Amino acid sequence: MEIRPTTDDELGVFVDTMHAAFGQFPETPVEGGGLWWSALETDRCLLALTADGRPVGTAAAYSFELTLPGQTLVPVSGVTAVGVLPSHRRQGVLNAMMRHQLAGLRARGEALSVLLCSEASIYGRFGYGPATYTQRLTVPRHRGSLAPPRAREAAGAAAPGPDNGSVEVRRRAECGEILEEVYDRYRRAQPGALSRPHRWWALRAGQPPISPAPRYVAVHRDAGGVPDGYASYSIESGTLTVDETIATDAAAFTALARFVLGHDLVSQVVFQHVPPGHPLRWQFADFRAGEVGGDMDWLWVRLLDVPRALTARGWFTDGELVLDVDDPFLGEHGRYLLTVRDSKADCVPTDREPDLSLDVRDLGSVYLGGTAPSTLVRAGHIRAHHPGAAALADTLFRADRPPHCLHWF
Ligand SMILES: CC(=O)SCCNC(=O)CCNC(=O)[C@H](O)C(C)(C)COP(=O)(O)OP(=O)(O)OC[C@H]1O[C@@H](n2cnc3c(N)ncnc32)[C@H](O)[C@@H]1OP(=O)(O)O
Repeated sequence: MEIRPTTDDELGVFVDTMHAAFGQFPETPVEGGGLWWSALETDRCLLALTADGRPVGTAAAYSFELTLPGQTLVPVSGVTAVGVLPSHRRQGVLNAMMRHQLAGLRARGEALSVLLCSEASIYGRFGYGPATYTQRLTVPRHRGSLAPPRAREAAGAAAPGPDNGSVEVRRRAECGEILEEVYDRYRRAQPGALSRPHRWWALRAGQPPISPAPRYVAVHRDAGGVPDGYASYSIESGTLTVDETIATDAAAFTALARFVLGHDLVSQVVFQHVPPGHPLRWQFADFRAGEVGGDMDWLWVRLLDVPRALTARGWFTDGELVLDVDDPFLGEHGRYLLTVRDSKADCVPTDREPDLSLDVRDLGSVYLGGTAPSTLVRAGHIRAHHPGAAALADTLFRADRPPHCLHWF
């Protein structure tokens, strides 16, 4: 078995092999782009070939930036297009590709890699853990009115007034630059969010609102006329489905939610990709107006360099924690003293007694602050060595805001 990068001439072979592994046929190119795989970076596509040169497996990576708690941006590889021909499965091809790929990602100097799973049972063994989550909120329009905010700016003062901005409806095809610019501002402040490189927008690769699939877009502008949010949506059989609501602040999100919930000739509104715990549920006058569905994992995280990954993110509570980390797939083990002072972390090897012992996949799950370490202690995956260890870890790993990712790749 040989595993090697795809050459420019072989991109068609890569695409065909990957589609065969997924049991699909490549789409026919259309004018205006829109092929989901067209943003693949050829030199980051791996082919697995048999001894006689037949391609049987594929794995690729995109070059993204990930926003960490504390709004630090780090380069990450977004692993994608992983597939093995049905005729060659369960013979270790994926195992060999993952080993090859992880070594390559480390050689690039990256401290983390990320992916979205087709099946949640595949990637834990390779050190990836679910780190962000997503939900769908379905709201019958007649129950979707928002309550006036109760907070007052100062004692006795009136509650904040109505939105001073404006909403304009555009067609997706007319406002690509606005979407790209607003998305970029949003993702830089949102832990767990990934960059969408310009190439994705230009090629219209991926899912709406990037792809040329017909969509209306409600663009929100602030009082000064500057776009600060958008909701990309379609209406079918009385259901208005919002692919994504992107807002650079809470006021813009609320204004966009109010706009779609007030749309005529619509019986219900479906908000895709709402992070668990989003304030929208609290804004409904009727707390039960939103029915939660489609609750699932989204971004999976793998640490490639534990000290560098831990020191890269922001921290919000001072403290010390000794982590004993096992990486069974790479056959590695390390014990680290994590010290947080004044929002900065230091992470060095230690032989002190550990507070927590954990697998690198579980460190991936807690890393962005979207999964409490104590949950994995109670699940029996993380071992807490003394009674206060889980609570201490919960406090330390908490993020400035819940991580969320809605980029599909
Ligand atoms: C990020 C992404 O691209 S997600 C997309 C993943 N791809 C797909 O879902 C496409 C369809 N499936 C496939 O192409 C293949 O079945 C793959 C890629 C999932 C697995 O490839 P294989 O070459 O069969 O895997 P390989 O033989 O190396 O198995 C490695 C280990 O994973 C396990 N494994 C493989 N596939 C699965 C699965 N679908 N569910 C659970 N375990 C699995 C194997 O049992 C094996 O476990 P072990 O190490 O304990 O023995």
